[in-house]
Amino acid sequence: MSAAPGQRLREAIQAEVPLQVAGAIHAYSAIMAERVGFRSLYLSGAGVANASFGLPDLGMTTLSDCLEETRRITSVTELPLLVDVDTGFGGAFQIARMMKEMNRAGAAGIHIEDQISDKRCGHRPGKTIVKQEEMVDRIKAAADARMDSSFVIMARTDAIAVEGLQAAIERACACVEAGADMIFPEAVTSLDDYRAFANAVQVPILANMTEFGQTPLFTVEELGKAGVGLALYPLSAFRAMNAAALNVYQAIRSEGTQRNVMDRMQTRADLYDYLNYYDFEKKLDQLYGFNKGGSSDDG
Ligand SMILES: C[C@](O)(C(=O)O)[C@H](CC(=O)O)C(=O)O
Ligand SMILES: [Mg+2]
Repeated sequence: MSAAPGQRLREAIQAEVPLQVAGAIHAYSAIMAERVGFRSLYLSGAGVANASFGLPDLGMTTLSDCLEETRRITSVTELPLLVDVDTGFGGAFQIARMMKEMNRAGAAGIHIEDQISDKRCGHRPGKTIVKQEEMVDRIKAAADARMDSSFVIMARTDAIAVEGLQAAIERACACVEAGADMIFPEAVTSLDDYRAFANAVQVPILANMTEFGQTPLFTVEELGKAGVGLALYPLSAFRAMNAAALNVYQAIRSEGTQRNVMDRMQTRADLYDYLNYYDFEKKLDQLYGFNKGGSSDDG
């Protein structure tokens, strides 16, 4: 039997420095990311809200919404999955429920942040954070509810933009004290600031390489030298899919055909390859015989 998902995430962090964590907004993306060679995956809270519900990333999704996507991804890949659970979806008992359900759903770990429940994207202005004690309570509640000791609790702090670097580092240290295994400093603006976090907390830290935000797009080499343990690309593929999809919709609508945008599309053969479609079809033939329903002429 393979190791617990949390253990696999911890091993991946040892094996690859910094560990590249690929955002997969749904199960099929997870399959492609795995095939490309990533060793770990991420389910973005913004991704669940935007892609699955057509909603902005403003704390409008629930634990159930995230669990459903988590289960879909963990059912198609063995790669460890880190899940964004926003602010934990409630108080201590709700955080405990979240921990248990995420463990059951096959997640390797979660990150929980210190914004108020009316949260915003970490790269937007106007964020409000809870007091340090309240954030520490969230981490305590999560640690207390842990079902598997390897399950990763990552504390995200949005405090840099609100209270400054030193206060954010202090918070991060308090979270580690309370049981956080890793730290996600949000909206960091320089490699020196990552270095300062890494030196202070002495646990793996995650760098969020989300595009069009506050953080420059540092390379893995740069991040590695700054002491970063995980490099996250939460929505990169999603943004690319959206641009391609929009382009295709516009072309079909304006040109009356998709002929000029075929090069933007994954072919049927590639799609089926990633899905192992042919193996499934072969199985069907073995079970029930080829063309059991009659000739294709029957419709
Ligand atoms: C990482 C993040 O929390 C997410 O939900 O993916 C977002 C990403 C983004 O909006 O670009 C965040 O950084 O708040
Ligand atoms: Mg998020």
